[in-house]
Amino acid sequence: TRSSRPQRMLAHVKRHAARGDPQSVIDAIDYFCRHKEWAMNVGDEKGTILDSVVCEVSPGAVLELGTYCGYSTMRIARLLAPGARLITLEFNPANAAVARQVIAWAGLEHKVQLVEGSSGDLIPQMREKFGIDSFDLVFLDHWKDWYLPDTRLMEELGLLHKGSVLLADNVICPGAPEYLAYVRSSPRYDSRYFKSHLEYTYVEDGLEKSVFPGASAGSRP
Ligand SMILES: O=C(NC/C=C/[C@H]1O[C@@H](Sc2ccncc2)[C@H](O)[C@@H]1O)c1cc([N+](=O)[O-])cc(O)c1O
Ligand SMILES: [Mg+2]
Repeated sequence: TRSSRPQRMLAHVKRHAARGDPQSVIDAIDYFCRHKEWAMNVGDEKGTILDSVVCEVSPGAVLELGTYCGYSTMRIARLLAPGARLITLEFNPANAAVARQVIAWAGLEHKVQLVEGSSGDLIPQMREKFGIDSFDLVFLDHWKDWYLPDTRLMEELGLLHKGSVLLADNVICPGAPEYLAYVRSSPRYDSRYFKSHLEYTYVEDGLEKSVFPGASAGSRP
């Protein structure tokens, strides 16, 4: 049967990127998406904003919702300090299979734990299964209408601490209006929009960075 776009992307990486060189894998994917086939990676422009937030937070524990082909997984993992960990959740086994190979080609598999399944099922297992107490940074890039319910779930499970940062892709295109309204209106978050463009296009999109000031915030009368 015909190959999938993620499989063609992986083939391009294996042909053009150097093993163990994350930047060359990132560049190869950006080239493929800009000049051959568009795909929904966060991309190079928004990727630079993602990089700057990762460096600012210098997280010990990161959660990524929506691995897809592992592009943003690599962007985050390549910047992590020794011992820091990134857990990334992917629902689609075919996407997960491609992402594992992309991450391995970049030589970043020792920093990344890719877990197959849905965020709704896996987030409640973070403590018992992965020994995670809370996340310093969460990158939301999965189904857009899941951003809000998953954020509420992380709040309720105490997986966010004072200063935890949520970074959400696509808050303009395709859009996550309920999530945006929540983080921008809730006294629980200090939220800021980083205006950019939809990956590999001139369409507006951006990332929303929301800092969780602590469970007590917003509950005061
Ligand atoms: O739809 C978009 N992203 C949804 C991403 C979904 C990815 O995450 C899981 S879903 C899942 C993973 C984990 N847990 C539950 C569900 C899917 O298998 C896919 O790998 C999107 C669309 C556009 N666009 O322009 O149309 C641009 C973007 O940047 C996007 O991110
Ligand atoms: Mg996205």
